[in-house]
Amino acid sequence: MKNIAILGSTGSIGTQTLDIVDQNKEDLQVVALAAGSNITLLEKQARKYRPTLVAVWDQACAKELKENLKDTEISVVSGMDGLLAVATHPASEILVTAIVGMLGIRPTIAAIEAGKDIALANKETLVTAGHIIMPLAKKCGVSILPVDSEHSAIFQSLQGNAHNKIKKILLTASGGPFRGKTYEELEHVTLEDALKHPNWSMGKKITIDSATMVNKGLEVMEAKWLFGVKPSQIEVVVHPQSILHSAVMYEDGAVIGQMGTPDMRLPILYALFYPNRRMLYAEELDLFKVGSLTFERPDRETFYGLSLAYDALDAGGNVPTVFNAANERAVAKFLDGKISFIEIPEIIAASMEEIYYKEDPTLEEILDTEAATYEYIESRW
Ligand SMILES: NC(=O)C1=CN([C@@H]2O[C@H](COP(=O)(O)OP(=O)(O)OC[C@H]3O[C@@H](n4cnc5c(N)ncnc54)[C@H](OP(=O)(O)O)[C@@H]3O)[C@@H](O)[C@H]2O)C=CC1
Ligand SMILES: CC(=O)[C@@H](O)[C@H](O)COP(=O)(O)O
Ligand SMILES: [Mn+2]
Repeated sequence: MKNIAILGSTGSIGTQTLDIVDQNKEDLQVVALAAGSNITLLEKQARKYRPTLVAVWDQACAKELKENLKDTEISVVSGMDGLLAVATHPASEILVTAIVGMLGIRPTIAAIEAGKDIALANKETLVTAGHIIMPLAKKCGVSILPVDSEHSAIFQSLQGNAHNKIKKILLTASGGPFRGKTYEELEHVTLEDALKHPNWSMGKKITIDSATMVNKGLEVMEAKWLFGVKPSQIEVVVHPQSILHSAVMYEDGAVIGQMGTPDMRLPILYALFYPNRRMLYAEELDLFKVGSLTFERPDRETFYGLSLAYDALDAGGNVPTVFNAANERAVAKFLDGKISFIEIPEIIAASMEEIYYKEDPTLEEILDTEAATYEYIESRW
């Protein structure tokens, strides 16, 4: 039996993780869950999976849930202390990080320090604090197991092959709902259009990131930290069918990739049971139905958020944090109807110009950079 804790259990990755628990009842036990404010679903999950601890970010919601669960033995906590308690729950062996944004940094670090393996979906944490998290995981002897579909595909493609023989990583991208559009056409797209991802059903923030292709930029940075490759070794390949989830090209020219239906439950299952493979009860890939797989170069001029990510990686220091924080705030504003779609990369670019540079930032300096970026954006947009 493996004990798991989940940060973000009510979201897209969180609920799919619980589906994997349902499919593996004899081998997985949920010991702690955390969510933001959706206490209706969290209460249902708590009653079904019987964790000993649940956390709700919002204090008033936590109070209400505590009252609702008073007929049980389940403890209810709130705020950052709540997330930290879930992340470090004494009985858990692996933490699934399925919350959105760099809010995940502190709980992820705390879990690593407490010796928990990490099934990492929360890419923003590695983008901003990869230089802290990867060495810390090594020091603490814990594994960082990728959940992001492309990184899971790369991880699977690396099994049994020497990492120093990698020529390059072929990081696939769907191209999002606006693939093929001109910049002028992007000026008029709506929130509703941007939320229509062609292949994946995901939370709102990552769906917008896919539409701007900032998601692919974040994934380039994530790949750098997970696989120790140089940015120049990571090539983004637009593959509109989302069947090849990414591949590794080795020095001898062999390209080894992982294919499958667009279903996040496979990477979640692989991370939870690594190095073993388990049965997944899901639709099987039918190559005859897919028919053909196509590949294109990304349009890095129209979707220049992707180019900004490479610039942020080249600049190093706290610049990836500025990139990420600016994107988080810009996407929140776009979701609130306060800015247009094309203002998202504009805000990222302006923030990268404006915010001070800090080499090798500590955790505190990363959080200060986030605050400075937010302050700048609020003063202008
Ligand atoms: N969805 C996908 O297919 C993929 C997602 N990812 C990454 O995984 C992460 C999660 O994405 P996704 O599942 O789509 O996101 P969702 O928006 O669907 O879910 C977010 C989860 O985080 C919770 N949450 C939000 N704010 C807080 C908070 N302050 N404290 C505690 N919990 C909070 C939400 O709770 P509540 O419901 O109460 O708001 C919800 O459970 C992201 O980093 C994303 O980039 C990576 C690859 C694929
Ligand atoms: C499912 C997953 O891993 C997402 O990150 C997905 O890749 C987003 O699609 P894009 O390729 O359009 O960014
Ligand atoms: Mn992905």
